[in-house]
Amino acid sequence: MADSVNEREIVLDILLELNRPEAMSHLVIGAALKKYQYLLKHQRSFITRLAQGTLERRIELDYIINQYSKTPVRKMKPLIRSLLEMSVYQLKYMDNVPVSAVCNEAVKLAGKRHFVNLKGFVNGVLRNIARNDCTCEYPDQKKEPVKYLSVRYSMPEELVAFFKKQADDTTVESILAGFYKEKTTYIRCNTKKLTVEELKAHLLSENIQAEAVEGLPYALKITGYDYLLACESFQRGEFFVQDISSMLAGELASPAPHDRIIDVCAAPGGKSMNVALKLTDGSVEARDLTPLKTQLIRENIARLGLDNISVKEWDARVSDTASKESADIVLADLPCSGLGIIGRKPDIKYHTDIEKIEQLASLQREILTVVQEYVKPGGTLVYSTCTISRPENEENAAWFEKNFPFIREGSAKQLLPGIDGTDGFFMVKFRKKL
Ligand SMILES: C[S@@+](CC[C@H](N)C(=O)[O-])C[C@H]1O[C@@H](n2cnc3c(N)ncnc32)[C@H](O)[C@@H]1O
Repeated sequence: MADSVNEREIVLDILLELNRPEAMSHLVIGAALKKYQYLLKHQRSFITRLAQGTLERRIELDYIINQYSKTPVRKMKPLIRSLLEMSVYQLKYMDNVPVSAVCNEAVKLAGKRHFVNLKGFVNGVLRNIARNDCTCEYPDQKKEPVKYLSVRYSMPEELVAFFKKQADDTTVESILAGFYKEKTTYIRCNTKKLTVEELKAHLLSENIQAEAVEGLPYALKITGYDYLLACESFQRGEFFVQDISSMLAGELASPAPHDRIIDVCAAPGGKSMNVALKLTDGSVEARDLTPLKTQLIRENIARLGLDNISVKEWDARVSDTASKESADIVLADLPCSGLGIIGRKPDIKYHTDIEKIEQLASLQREILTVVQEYVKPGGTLVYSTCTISRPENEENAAWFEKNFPFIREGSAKQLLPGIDGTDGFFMVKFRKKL
């Protein structure tokens, strides 16, 4: 069965699906991998790498294609454009794929998908690009620095300019390059079920290598897995996937064993589960907006077998009078622009603009205004986002401190991809005055 499947056609369909503005790359690619679970590991890796890579390099790939095609990419049929993009990605970034295979397969796919009349065009453009080793004239770094970075790192110019307003040029380039660094998978051991050493042994028996993480005794860095969701240790609820940055938010919250915690935007439940594992007889109330989201939390809690988390569907913008001054800790890991996780979810960069960032910053203020009331006097609120954006991060933190009876504990932390070796993440802790 695995032999009759055309991996490139699967990628083409993924890319076409990702043309829908609301489509999210991790969900679309995840759904395809689930559907084609029976494929061999190398076929699945090829699909993931080609789909993810084409999406993340789209601006550069279009820039190259435009220099070799009489028809600009914006005037092409979506299928032909995606087909050329994924083919140029293979030519430029996948060393072990022969040029002939790239061109022949693209031509075959154009025909199969009813563009017989464009087979010659596809062949001509690709052979020409291949003959020239994918070289092209890039924008001048000195004369057009924003455009240069935009093409070099496939980041929309508006976002490059936004990053450049917040950091010096070297830092901006490190962040942009950081999005392309190989992604590391970290997991959080379900220490209520087993020890980290036991988990390591279970993983090894499934051919998954695990290494300790300095400073986080419950965390492991894992490699060598294929489809994690199908692993027995995963299905037995022995761990969940969580980036180091999110684990650090749990460290910052540092709950006492008996604390009552409210996580106001909790789905899929990562931070709730991390802190719940630190409690003895304390508890976590994990809230989110919709039944779909709360269901995700419930599934994760059930898989891990945690009995100290309750789940509630609640709009964080609406005041819950019964919860006033009831929590030792409020976790406010709020909806944000997600610019820190572009490396994992490249669609974010194509769907974000300054207006959206400003709207999110004001939504965060609206939520913070409501949920700060739930903190007991002397209790704490941890505000976090997975973004790199002053309006959502530092500016909101300063605004919060100015407007509510809280004092900042320690300084805020902005983790940066390419510099801190984690996703981009912001966290700050406030203590409510007595
Ligand atoms: C950054 S994610 C939370 C991630 C989660 N804390 C974790 O570690 O797994 C933000 C969440 O906020 C939720 N959300 C958005 N608007 C909300 C609202 N008005 N009330 C409650 N939750 C909301 C989203 O559904 C999303 O699940």
